[in-house]
Amino acid sequence: MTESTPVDWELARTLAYEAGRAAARGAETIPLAEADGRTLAEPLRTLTDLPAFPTSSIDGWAVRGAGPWRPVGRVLAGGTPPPLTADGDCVEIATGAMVPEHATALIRIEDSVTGADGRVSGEPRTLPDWRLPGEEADLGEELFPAGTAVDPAIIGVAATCGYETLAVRSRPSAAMLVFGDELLTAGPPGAGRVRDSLGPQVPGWLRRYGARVESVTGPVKDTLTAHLDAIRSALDTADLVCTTGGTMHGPVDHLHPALAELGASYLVNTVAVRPGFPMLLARVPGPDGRDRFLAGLPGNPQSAVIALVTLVAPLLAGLNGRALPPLPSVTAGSDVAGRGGFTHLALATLDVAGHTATPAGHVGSAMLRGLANSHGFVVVRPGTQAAAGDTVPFLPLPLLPGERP
Ligand SMILES: Nc1nc2c(c(=O)[nH]1)N[C@H]1C(S)=C(S)[C@@H](COP(=O)(O)OP(=O)(O)OC[C@H]3O[C@@H](n4cnc5c(N)ncnc54)[C@H](O)[C@@H]3O)O[C@H]1N2
Ligand code: MOO
Repeated sequence: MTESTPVDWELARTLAYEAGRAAARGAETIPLAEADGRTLAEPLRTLTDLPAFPTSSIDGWAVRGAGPWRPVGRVLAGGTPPPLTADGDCVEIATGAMVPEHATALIRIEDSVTGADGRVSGEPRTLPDWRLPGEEADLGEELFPAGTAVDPAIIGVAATCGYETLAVRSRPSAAMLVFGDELLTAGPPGAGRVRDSLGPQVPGWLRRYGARVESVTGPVKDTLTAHLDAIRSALDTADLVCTTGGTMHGPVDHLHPALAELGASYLVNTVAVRPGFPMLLARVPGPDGRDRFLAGLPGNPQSAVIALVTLVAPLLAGLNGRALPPLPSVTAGSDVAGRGGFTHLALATLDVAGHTATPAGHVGSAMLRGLANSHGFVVVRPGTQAAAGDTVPFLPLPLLPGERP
């Protein structure tokens, strides 16, 4: 039996993050449109000034010198216009067109009058109606550093710059193993058996934390041999193996003996947090000699999710070459008890403004109802408790817009 001192919750997060950072995945180059959710492996720099040429922001006239002006042509978006050669000349110009060399002003169509002689009169606006090269960015400027999470707007900026592909971090691959002979994969619970609620749930959280989920296997039989076989085969493909259940030392808890057999070394073996305390993170040598990670999530379903947010989220942030986001501060909407020498992660809902966290109901470690109604966890550090009105750290769940409105 493996006895261990629970690691402080904040330290456990830091250890998981640093281990991930040290093993960060390499870069790959992928088409721009596929880069949403990935992480920049290199800084995103402009390839030209932005805009790359003086650009009309109106439909109207590009004029040279004093008016009235004689129209000598038309400039549409998409080409390089000839210069305006003489004072008193103008060209009709479209929004987005390159402003011809020697133009001295742009006049909006609605601010102009065309006389019987065909000449154009009008006044330019006080603020110039064209965009100058470099107004948005200079050639070679770093717009986003390596480590930036790529979202649709960043893809748009990269396209504006002229990129067709982006160098991003390879996604860490994950495999999931569900342990527990008592688990059903179909039908209602009863007669001593419960539905597996983690096999269907954990992959979604893993994807939101930036992993590529390769496989979900289980329930794996409650024997040491079955555990070893399942872990070995998961290590073939996965950078990270997540197991659920069997983290304690009951008669059919085989995870620790399996880890010993596989030559694993613990990065974190139990965490001083409630719920979720028996969670673990280990390094396990893969078949090719390269180390993999194994996260042992406790079997109680809410505890398993707490292990994800505590150990797996920071590990994946590190493997993806991202920063570990700082925890926002919120106001406790009511008292939240401490848990003695342990950190208490208390499920809570946020108000619309995201300022006040109100503890949720149905938060037993075997329950998921509270989790499914919460935005995240109020963090109550060891030896403390939170009173209504106190400022407390908040660990958000990775929810998408529209979830838990
Ligand atoms: N003597 C002690 N027993 C326990 C302690 C303790 O300190 N001393 N701690 C409890 C805590 S805290 C937790 S958390 C659990 C962790 O146990 P394991 O990780 O070994 O998990 P199991 O024993 O396999 O299962 C625990 C519980 O969770 C249910 N379960 C497991 N997997 C699933 C799943 N995929 N979907 C739904 N439910 C699942 C399982 O049926 C058990 O009810 O240990 C306590 N015991
Ligand atoms: O810590 Mo257990 O993880 O309370 O359910």
